[in-house]
Amino acid sequence: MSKTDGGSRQGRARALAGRLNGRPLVLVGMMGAGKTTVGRRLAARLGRQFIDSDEEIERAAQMSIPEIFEQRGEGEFRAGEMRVISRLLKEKDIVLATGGGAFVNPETRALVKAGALSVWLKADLDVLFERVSRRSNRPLLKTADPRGTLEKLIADRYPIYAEADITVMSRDVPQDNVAADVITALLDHLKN
Ligand SMILES: Nc1ncnc2c1ncn2[C@@H]1O[C@H](COP(=O)(O)OP(=O)(O)O)[C@@H](O)[C@H]1O
Ligand SMILES: O=C(O)C1=C[C@@H](OP(=O)(O)O)[C@@H](O)[C@H](O)C1
Ligand SMILES: [Mg+2]
Repeated sequence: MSKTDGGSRQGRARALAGRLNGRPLVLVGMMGAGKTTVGRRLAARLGRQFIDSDEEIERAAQMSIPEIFEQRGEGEFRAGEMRVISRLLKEKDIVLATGGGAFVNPETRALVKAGALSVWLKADLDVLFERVSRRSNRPLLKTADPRGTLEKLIADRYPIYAEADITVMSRDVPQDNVAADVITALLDHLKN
C-alpha cells in the first residue's frame, strides 16, 4: 500500500468514526462471510472495540457453540443470542460481529435495526463453502450434504440479509481490504 493510500484510508476511517457518533456497527451475513475476521479489522481501523456475539455466548455459557447446540438445542442458542445482542447494543463505539442466524431471528433483527447500522457481508456459495470447510465448528453444517445445506440457507436467508442498511461483497482479497470497502460503503450511505 502506498503512503497516499494509507493516508486516505485513515482519513476515511476518521471521517466515518465522526459521522457514526458512537452508533454500533453490526455485521450480518452467512457463515464464512468474514463477519468475525473482517469485523476485527474494521474495529481496529475505526478505533472501536470489537465484539463477537458467538464468543460472548460461549463465555456466558462456558461452552462452545457446538456444545450449546448439542446439549441445549438451537432454540435456546437463539434466545441466548438475542439476549446477548440486546445487551451489547447498549454499548457505544462498538463493531459487533453476529452469528449467521442472528439477523434472521425477527426479534434480534428488530433490535439491530433500531439500535445500530447494519452491514451485510455478502459472498457467493463457492466462496462460503471453501471458507467454512476450513473448520468444523458450525453445527448447522454437520449434515450429509453441507454444500447443499449452505445453498438452502442462502436461498432462505438472502432476502432477509438484504434488509441490512448496506451490502458489501466479502471478496477474496485481504480482509483489511474488505474492511476498507465497508468504510467506503458506509460513508457513501451516510452521505444520502
Ligand atoms: N475476504 C476474505 N478472503 C479470504 N478469506 C477470508 C475472507 N474473509 C474471511 N475469510 C476466512 O474465512 C473463514 C471464515 O471467516 P469468519 O470471519 O469466521 O466468518 P464468519 O464470522 O462470517 O462466519 C476464516 O478462515 C477467514 O480467515
Ligand atoms: O448461521 C448460523 O445460524 C450460525 C452461524 C455461526 O456463526 P458464524 O456466522 O460466525 O459462523 C454460529 O452463530 C452458529 O454456528 C450458527
Ligand atoms: Mg463468526
